[in-house]
Amino acid sequence: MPGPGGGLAADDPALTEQASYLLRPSSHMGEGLPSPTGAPMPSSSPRWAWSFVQPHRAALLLSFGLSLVGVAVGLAQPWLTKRIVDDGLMAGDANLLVTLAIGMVGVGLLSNLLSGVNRWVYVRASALVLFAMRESLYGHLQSLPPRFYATWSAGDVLSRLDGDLAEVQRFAVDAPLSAVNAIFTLIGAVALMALLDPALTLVAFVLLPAQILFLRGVRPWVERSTRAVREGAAGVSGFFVQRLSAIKLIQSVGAEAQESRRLAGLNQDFLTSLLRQQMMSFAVGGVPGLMSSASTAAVFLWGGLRVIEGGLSLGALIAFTAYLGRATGPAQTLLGLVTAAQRTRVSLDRVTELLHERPAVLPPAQPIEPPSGGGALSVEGVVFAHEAGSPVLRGLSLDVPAGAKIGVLGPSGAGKSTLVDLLHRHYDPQAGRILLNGIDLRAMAPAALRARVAVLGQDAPLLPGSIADNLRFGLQRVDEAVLREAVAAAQLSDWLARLPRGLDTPVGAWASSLSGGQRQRIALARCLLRQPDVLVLDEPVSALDAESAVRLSAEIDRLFAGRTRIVISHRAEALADCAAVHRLENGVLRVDSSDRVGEAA
Ligand SMILES: Nc1ncnc2c1ncn2[C@@H]1O[C@H](COP(=O)(O)OP(=O)(O)OP(=O)(O)O)[C@@H](O)[C@H]1O
Repeated sequence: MPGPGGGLAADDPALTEQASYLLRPSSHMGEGLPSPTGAPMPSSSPRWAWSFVQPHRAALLLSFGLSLVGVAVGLAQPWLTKRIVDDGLMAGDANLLVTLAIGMVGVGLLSNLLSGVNRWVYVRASALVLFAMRESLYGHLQSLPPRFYATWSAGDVLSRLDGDLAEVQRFAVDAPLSAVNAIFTLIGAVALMALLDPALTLVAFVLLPAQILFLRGVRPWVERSTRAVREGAAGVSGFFVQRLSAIKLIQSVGAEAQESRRLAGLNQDFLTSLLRQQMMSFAVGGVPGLMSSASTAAVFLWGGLRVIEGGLSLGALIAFTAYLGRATGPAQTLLGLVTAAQRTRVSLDRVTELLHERPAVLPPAQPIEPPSGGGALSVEGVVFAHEAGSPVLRGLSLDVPAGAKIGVLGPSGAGKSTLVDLLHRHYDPQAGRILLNGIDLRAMAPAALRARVAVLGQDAPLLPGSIADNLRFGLQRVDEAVLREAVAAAQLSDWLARLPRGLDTPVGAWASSLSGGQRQRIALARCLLRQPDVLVLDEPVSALDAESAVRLSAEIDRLFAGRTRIVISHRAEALADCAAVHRLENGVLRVDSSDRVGEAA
């Protein structure tokens, strides 16, 4: 194990490898896409999508095989009709009529059975593909730094994670199957039509090129109107995500009516684009329908004349028109797939933009387990800029012996939260290094580091679930006795005793039913359960009244006595009992002599 100061050096090959990864421009980041298996990443977004379909190839091939059998069975039905009319009815063969009628029922039953099995196989494989894509994207989102969450809107991320991903999955799973299915049905139907009457087949398809040209011509309009509907839907869901999390602000500034009007405006825009898209689909769908009717009429006219002349049997004409009906659908499916591909491209681009967001830190290839016990921290010449050219920290150094309590004082915007993010390895320093017990933080797995260094911040985030769930959050197993001990230490016992469901009391989605003090105490108990070596206190009592703040600070000191504590504040009074206070100014720390602490506010 490296001794003090002997952790991973900045020129260590493992770090150089990480640094070069992190410095690569995001536009070249194909191979950085998260893969479902953790294997080497595919270099393009269609390949990324395909990599989730591949593990389900067998199920999808089975579904494909069942579809083909379904197509064959479906195509057999008009042929049976022909035989019923020509060989049964017209020939007056009652026995054959009965046999063929029974055959028709059998074919119908088989077709239903196959499509039931097919639906189960297909829905399961399709859902598993979607879940794997979502899990991979969510895993990627969890690796992104605070900077990402500060710049992206939650509604936008949600609409990409939900609607766009589903669109990509639908196409990736559906398109190959639908295309092959349509091609086989089309080829089968046309071949059987040609077998029945080649000349009539030419009559039937004389209008097909016109249909293809029409659908190609209107495609850009269809795509534009579909995109407008998707963006409109994303706008409305984004509105709800943003507004519901800021409902208190809306109420406190009396903006309810204004917000309702804003929603009505968004709804109106959405309705306009929805109506436009629906009318467009209706018109686009109607024209080929008219052309199909014209083709069918031509077939009846021409074929009917041939039946009257005796050149074609009535059964053959009936079977022919049934095949014509079956060929029209697949032809339109194939044309529709081209439009769907373009719609999917839009969604895939939106998902890829999320995938191209880079994690700010990478776990080392061979992480060093941080030794437990003792929490000596050493910050050595750390430089960090959120934006190139304007560093927030400019060579900051700090030594905190194990078990010491030190304060960091600095005005708003000085870089205190940035320092906390570096201590928790949400970012890595751009120069310099931070050592815990002599080991560079970059040599440790972030999760292992965060188990040793806990942060108690200004806001105490809680998740929906019970109070106990929130206390145990992120920990594998916590004994009931240990949980109750932490609750008692954080002085939550009296309050919990008054709640009818105690620790099982559900915390509302935004935990607004809890006071700031109760939330902070829950967060404190959560820290206690983790037993960290270092506790970083980033203004944890700033939301409390003076008396509660003093009480909670005293409790923290009692509970974490002997552990390393770094108290961060812009108020000098909050740091009065620290062994040393460092003032953060112009991106560096200077020791603030204890007699100046009182003036700092
Ligand atoms: N994601 C970011 N992108 C760009 N600049 C950022 C980002 N986060 C913080 N900054 C900037 O870095 C500087 C330091 O911010 P930081 O939040 O660390 O200050 P602070 O001392 O914690 O302030 P406060 O006491 O108000 O929380 C500020 O100028 C801030 O605008």
